[in-house]
Amino acid sequence: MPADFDDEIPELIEHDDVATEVKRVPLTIICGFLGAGKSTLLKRILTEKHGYRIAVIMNEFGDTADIEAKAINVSSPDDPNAEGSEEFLELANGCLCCSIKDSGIAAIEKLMEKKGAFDYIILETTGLADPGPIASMFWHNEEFPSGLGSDIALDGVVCVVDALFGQKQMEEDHGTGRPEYRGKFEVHILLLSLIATLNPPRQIAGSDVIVLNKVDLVTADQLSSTEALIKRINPIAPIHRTVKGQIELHHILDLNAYAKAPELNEILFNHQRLAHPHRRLRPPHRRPRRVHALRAARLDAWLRDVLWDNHIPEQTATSGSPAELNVLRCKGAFTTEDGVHHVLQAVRNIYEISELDAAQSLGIPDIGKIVLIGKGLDEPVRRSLEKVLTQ
Ligand SMILES: Nc1nc2c(ncn2[C@@H]2O[C@H](COP(=O)(O)OP(=O)(O)OP(=O)(O)O)[C@@H](O)[C@H]2O)c(=O)[nH]1
Repeated sequence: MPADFDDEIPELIEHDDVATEVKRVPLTIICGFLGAGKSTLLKRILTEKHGYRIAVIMNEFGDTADIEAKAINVSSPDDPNAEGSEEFLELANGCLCCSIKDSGIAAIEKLMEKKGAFDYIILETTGLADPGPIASMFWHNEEFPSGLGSDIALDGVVCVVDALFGQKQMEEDHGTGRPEYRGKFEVHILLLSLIATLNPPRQIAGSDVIVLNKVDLVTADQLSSTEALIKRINPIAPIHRTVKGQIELHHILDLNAYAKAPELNEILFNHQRLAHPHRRLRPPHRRPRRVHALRAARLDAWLRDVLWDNHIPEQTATSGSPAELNVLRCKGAFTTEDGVHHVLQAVRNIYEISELDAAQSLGIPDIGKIVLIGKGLDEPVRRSLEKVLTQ
């Protein structure tokens, strides 16, 4: 060290003011029709090696957060006791999956506080939601200071459309009824009875990218006519065809859609008016299943009556039910007599029942938890399903 070191006048070094430097964390909203494949797409993002630390926030309808966590099948061996409405699962690729009931900024801020900043945030809205208000909230609050050295900036809205049922969903009327939750014994059944169906055209209208999923289930003609319908509702969003959400991430992330044309999105969210002609379409194909355990077999038979023939076993197809029964979405978890846990997934009349590993079966009630969304879901339907699961 030179002898005159102490006498030297220190040079001023210019540097960025780290205290005021703010990291922008892009946020992508994934919306979509009921059962279109949002969770399947998220599961892909959560398990792929992409080098990003992504936080996926699932905001599920009603009381199904735990079912959703199972359906998305991201177990956390390090944290087997994770539970509650705020469930964090840290994954091997650095991503984090969590379910929170509140999709607002405060909830995400809390998440960042607990788990540190992320490179990217993906927010899955429920299949029932119109993404417009949520998107506007994040967009208009882009300058919202989190106090954690990072700001959340809306990057884009991605809508997952079901290639098989999307056209029908777009053509149906919309508007939701009151959810009715009843629990009895060890079975929890949530019936969400809709006056009509949902609001898919609005989701398409407000999106920056459309992921047309399940293209393996339709013909080329069906695909073209669904695409034509999507383009009539939203002529500017690119449409990507996928099977099981297989898509290059650059098509859906880092779009910077709001920086480019925010006024356009504002117009689409707030002012677009759409026509909803009523038309009945032929029911799509049925998928037979082989199920062995007794409770699963009973549920399987019940689902065939309800999903395929639109009546509960207590009513015959011709006796006529008091209300038109039409289940649009069903998911749940249940345990068979031999202690094996199962997950049920149904989208309209296509359903699957699959076994769960013991490691994935945290939090399933003794017998089960099933959610049905659709029309005509009344008390007799609930009793009928409860009988199937408890007898
Ligand atoms: N054949 C086929 N099935 C698919 C595809 N993508 C998803 N599925 C199945 O469709 C069902 C629903 O998929 P999810 O990913 O749970 O759908 P979701 O949009 O998250 O459902 P909600 O959250 O209830 O609206 C599951 O049984 C999936 O395995 C696909 O591309 N092809």
